[in-house]
Amino acid sequence: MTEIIDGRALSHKIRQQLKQRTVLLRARGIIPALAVILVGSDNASQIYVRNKHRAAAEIGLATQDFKFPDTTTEEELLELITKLNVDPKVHGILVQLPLPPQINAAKITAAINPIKDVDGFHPLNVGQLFLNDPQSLPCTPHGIMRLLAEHQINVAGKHVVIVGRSNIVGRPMAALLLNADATVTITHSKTSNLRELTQQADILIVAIGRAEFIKKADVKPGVVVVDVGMNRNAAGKLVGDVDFTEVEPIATAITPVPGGVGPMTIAMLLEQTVRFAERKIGG
Ligand SMILES: NC(=O)C1=CN([C@@H]2O[C@H](COP(=O)(O)OP(=O)(O)OC[C@H]3O[C@@H](n4cnc5c(N)ncnc54)[C@H](OP(=O)(O)O)[C@@H]3O)[C@@H](O)[C@H]2O)C=CC1
Ligand SMILES: Nc1nc(=O)c2c([nH]1)NC[C@@H]1CN(c3ccc(C(=O)N[C@@H](CCC(=O)O)C(=O)O)cc3)C=[N+]21
Repeated sequence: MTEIIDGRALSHKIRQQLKQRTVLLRARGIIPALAVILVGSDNASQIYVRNKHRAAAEIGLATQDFKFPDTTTEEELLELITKLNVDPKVHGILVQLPLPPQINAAKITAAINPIKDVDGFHPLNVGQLFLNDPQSLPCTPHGIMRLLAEHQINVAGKHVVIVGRSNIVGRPMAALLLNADATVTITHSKTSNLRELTQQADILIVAIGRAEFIKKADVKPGVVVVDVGMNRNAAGKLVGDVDFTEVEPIATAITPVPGGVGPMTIAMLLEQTVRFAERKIGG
């Protein structure tokens, strides 16, 4: 029987633990707070913003929302970030990606105070992650590592193939796995022999944003599949980058969409914000 890796269940468990930590913080007069900056109307970002607000409120974490239109300038965003960087009431800052084309995302990311960078996207945090000394962990890859650990899926010595090399998922995922002693192959849209590589994976992690792209013939029987994709299919249904119906029967374990990686991203974001708030009291 294929194991369905339940991200909702683990996310729920983690959020229960976080609730207790926020109670302790509040007793010391600290309200853990996350600032979220959303520019424009990206679909996946909207799902993310909606879900994380609900989850934050439940655990007693405060959120401040800053919504900007598509036409916003880089200067306007930088001005807000500069304020939030020094606001003692704000422990975490997150700028939703993607940003509109007139805004240089790398410049915005680099402007965030690294000690408040809950996404782990600042170049300093990226560098420390790659040097195996992480100070801020990127939420989606971190959530995937926790899911695998919870399900006793050991990555050490395994061949993990990642499809996608984005700064949000693919690249930091590779770094975390390498830090955990996996053998990592990173593939992308220019990879010439993609299927040949995915078929070799003991663990396959897919983050490309193409609805049901990975088929049965792309994987070896017994594979563990992690599906990061968040797409709408022709019928408007939320589906992953993996054709679940085809692949699930031959996998040892697989994450569903929804209910797999998505809820874990949110749990890791909340956990990191709480950790940053605790740092202020040396806890
Ligand atoms: N569940 C969650 O928590 C999260 C879900 N997501 C979802 O995951 C998906 C990926 O997101 P993100 O990483 O930001 O995406 P990006 O669009 O930033 O990157 C996509 C990556 O996939 C590669 N790619 C695209 N098409 C192919 C192909 N046909 N074959 C091989 N590689 C391909 C691209 O290659 P190249 O570099 O060559 O262009 C690129 O590296 C999206 O559906 C997004 O909504 C994202 C973040 C969190
Ligand atoms: N700076 C930044 N950091 C991000 O981590 C980031 C981002 N920008 N931009 C957009 C992507 C996308 N993303 C999601 C996270 C959770 C769900 C999520 O909760 N998914 C639920 C969906 C449930 C539903 O609403 O049906 C699930 O999979 O079960 C979705 C998408 C984070 N991203």
